[in-house]
Amino acid sequence: MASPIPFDNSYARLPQRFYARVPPTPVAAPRLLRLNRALALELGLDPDWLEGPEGTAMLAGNRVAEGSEPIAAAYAGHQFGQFVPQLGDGRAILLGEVVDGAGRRRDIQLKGSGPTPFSRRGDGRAALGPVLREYLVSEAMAALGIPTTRALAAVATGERVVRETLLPGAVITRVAASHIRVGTFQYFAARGDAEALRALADHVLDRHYPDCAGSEAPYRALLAEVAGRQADLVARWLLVGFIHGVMNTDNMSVAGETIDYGPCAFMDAYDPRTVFSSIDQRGRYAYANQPQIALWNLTRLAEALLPLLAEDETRAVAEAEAALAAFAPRFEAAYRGGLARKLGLGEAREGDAALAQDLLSQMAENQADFTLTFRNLCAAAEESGADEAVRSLFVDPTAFDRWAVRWRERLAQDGQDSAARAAAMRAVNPAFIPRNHRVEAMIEAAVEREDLGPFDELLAVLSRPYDDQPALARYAEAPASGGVGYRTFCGT
Ligand SMILES: Nc1ncnc2c1ncn2[C@@H]1O[C@H](COP(=O)(O)OP(=O)(O)OP(=O)(O)O)[C@@H](O)[C@H]1O
Repeated sequence: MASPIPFDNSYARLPQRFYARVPPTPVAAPRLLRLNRALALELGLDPDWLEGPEGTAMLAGNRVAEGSEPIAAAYAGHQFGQFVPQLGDGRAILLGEVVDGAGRRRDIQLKGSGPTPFSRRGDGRAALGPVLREYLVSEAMAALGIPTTRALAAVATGERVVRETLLPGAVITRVAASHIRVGTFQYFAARGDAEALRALADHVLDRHYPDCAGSEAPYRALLAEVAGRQADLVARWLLVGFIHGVMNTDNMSVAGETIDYGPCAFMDAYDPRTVFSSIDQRGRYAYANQPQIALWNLTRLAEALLPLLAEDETRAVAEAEAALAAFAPRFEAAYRGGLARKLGLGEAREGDAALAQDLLSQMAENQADFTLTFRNLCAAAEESGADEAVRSLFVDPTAFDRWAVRWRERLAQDGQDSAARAAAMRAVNPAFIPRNHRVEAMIEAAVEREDLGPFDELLAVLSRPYDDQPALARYAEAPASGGVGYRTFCGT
């Protein structure tokens, strides 16, 4: 089939043991549900072609477009702390890479496109609900300015998948800087395949970290930079109340993007111990644990890279430790700096971290909604008459009042124009996040009634998260329950 997609596949240069060549399995009755036209254009693809019969056939996995060399990648991973030597793309197939308008190389991958040699007992398929959730939440994250995989399309398969019940099936087309994970390195390290490790590290240096490639110790620089990007990423998650839910090493991209939107969720009422995933019974991946888990995962990456860091093992460990030391300061700077911006504080001063921490402590004690507290603080920074919208979020509103006195004293030290400050705060404190109750209602409408209206409306609101959208203000509201007790199930 002729295709206007200029595939340019760099992985084809990697040895065959990195992947299995496998085409997607055709589906019974493909129907394009949604195409992300803006993303298609960003990638230099023709959205009209993608929406047409040939494009839809490709996005469903029913036809392999010219230039596409479909593969399923091998990887391993620590899942909830336990090492699994072989995972791999069990229901995802990489169609190929394209170079976008900005010169960045991007993967185009189908998820839910049929079995592969890595499927183990799985069917290789995805259900419509999780596909729409991944589409919506990943696009919301992108609009929030957080590095993430993107969603190019969702296609209904016309087939049912067997989960607890029979559910409509779908395929999502995911776009990523790459799909190389910490677990990809672990796969080869576990097999003692130093040659493959080096080829993979060189590939990642070339693709994602060209600045490190020229350094004196490129693999150490690579590890430090992966750690730095991960530190930035997790700080940004915390600053919007995002809980990834399943931070296994196979779900950590070495490119620093958020990947795998299975059991993720956004916090409503602030509580750092929040866990949403029903499979995370010990709270390993709770909101506040995410930085330390990221570092734990990076330590597993460091272990995998040891043979490349130095011949002598003691020296290799010292090199790894030196590289991992990049994580903590980078995280602290990103998180503290981000909190200061959320509070409208100017140049850092002593006491800023304590001021921010005290607000968070009061929010936790008073079950204040995370997103609304910070958003409503923007107006309060402009005029104290707007305090009511913040204080009313606290079980004990006087807890906010006491804190606000200290906050205003601190703001006065900056001497910044209050309208400019409020505008700057609105640019970092979103009004709209994908609220769990809205996401669930959207999925229910799509699955039970084939109604994608709520999906479209929610996606439109979330594409402008920092703008006040008065007509759609209901999407900013917290659920009546405060979100307590909400549980997600692993995306299937
Ligand atoms: N229905 C399925 N059929 C086959 N393999 C599956 C299925 N569901 C999950 N897997 C595999 O189980 C492993 C863990 O699944 P997990 O839910 O973390 O990943 P995923 O959502 O399928 O993919 P990704 O991490 O690429 O977003 C992966 O190797 C995945 O390919």
